[in-house]
Amino acid sequence: MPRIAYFGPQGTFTEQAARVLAAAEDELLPVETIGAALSAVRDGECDAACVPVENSVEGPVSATLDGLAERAPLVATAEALLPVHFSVLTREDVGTVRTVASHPHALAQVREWIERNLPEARTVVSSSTAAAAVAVQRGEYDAAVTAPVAVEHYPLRVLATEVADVADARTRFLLLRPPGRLPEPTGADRTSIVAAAANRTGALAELLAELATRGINLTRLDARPIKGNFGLYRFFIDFEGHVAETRIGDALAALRRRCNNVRFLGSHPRADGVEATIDPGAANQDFDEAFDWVAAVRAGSSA
Ligand SMILES: O=C(O)C(=O)C[C@]1(C(=O)O)C=C[C@@H](O)C=C1
Repeated sequence: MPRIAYFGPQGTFTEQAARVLAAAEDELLPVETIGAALSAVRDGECDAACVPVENSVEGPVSATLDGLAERAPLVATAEALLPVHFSVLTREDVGTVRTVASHPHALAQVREWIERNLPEARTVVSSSTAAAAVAVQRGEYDAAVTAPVAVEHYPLRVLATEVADVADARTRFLLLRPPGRLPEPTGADRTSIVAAAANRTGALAELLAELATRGINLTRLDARPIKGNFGLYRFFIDFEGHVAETRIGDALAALRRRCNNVRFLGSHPRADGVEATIDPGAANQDFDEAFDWVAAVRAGSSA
C-alpha cells in the first residue's frame, strides 16, 4: 500500500490537503515536522510527502523551501489549495485565556483577532496547529488556534470558529516524491525550480530575463539564505507551464547554461486550474516552428 507522510499530528491543515491529494488506497502517516516528512521519502520509508509551501497571508513556509533545496532531490507531482480559517479551542476548566498556542503561520493570520478577543493572552509557538491542540489538552496552554477539523481529534471546547484576519486566506500544499515519471501537461500547470544566482551585478535579473523573454509568467519568487554564507541567497521560482512544453524546456536549458546549480522541483497541474498566459510568438508551436526553420537552414533547405 503506498504510504504518504504528512506534516501532523492528526488534525492539521496538511492532513486535509493530504486527503485531497491521496488516492483511495494510500495510507496516510502523520509525522511531527516538515523535515521528518521529507526524510521519510528520502529514506524510502514513504512513497510521498505532503507539506505546506505558501500561504496567501504569511508567505512561504521556510522549512519546506530549505528542505527542498538541500539533500536528495524531491519533485512536486501535485498541489492542493485550501481555504484557511481557524477554530480556537480551549479546555472546559479555562476561564481567562492567558496563553494561546499555534503554528507561527496560523498565529500570523489571527493576530488582530487575538488582540481584540483575547487581550490578556500571550502567544506561544507550537510545531503545528494540531500540536497546539495536544498541548492544550495536556494543560500546557489555555487555547489553541487550529484547523476546524482538529476538534474531531482533540475533544476541546470551541471558543470561536471562522477566525481569520484576512478573508479568503489560502495555503498551498505540495505532494513530493523522489524524481520519477512526471504528471502529464494539462495547459494549466506550474513548474518550480531553485537556483543560487552568482554574486554579481545583474545575475538574478539575467535568470528572470530568460523566463521573461520566452513569455513565461512567474507565479512566485522567494529568496532564502544559503546557510553558512552570509549575504548569499537561493531563489525559488515558480512559473506557469510544464517542463514537457518546448517553451518551458527551452527556458530551463537557458537557466542551466547560466547557472549550473539549478534544481528542478517539479511540473504539475495547478490546483486553481488557471491556464498559462501565452504571449504572441511564445506558444509551443512558435518555438517548434522556429526550431524546425533553423534545422531547415542548417540542412540547406531554407533561408
Ligand atoms: O499547522 C498546520 O495545521 C499546518 O498544516 C501548517 C500550516 C502552515 O504551514 O501554514 C498550514 C496552513 C495554515 O496556514 C496554518 C499552518
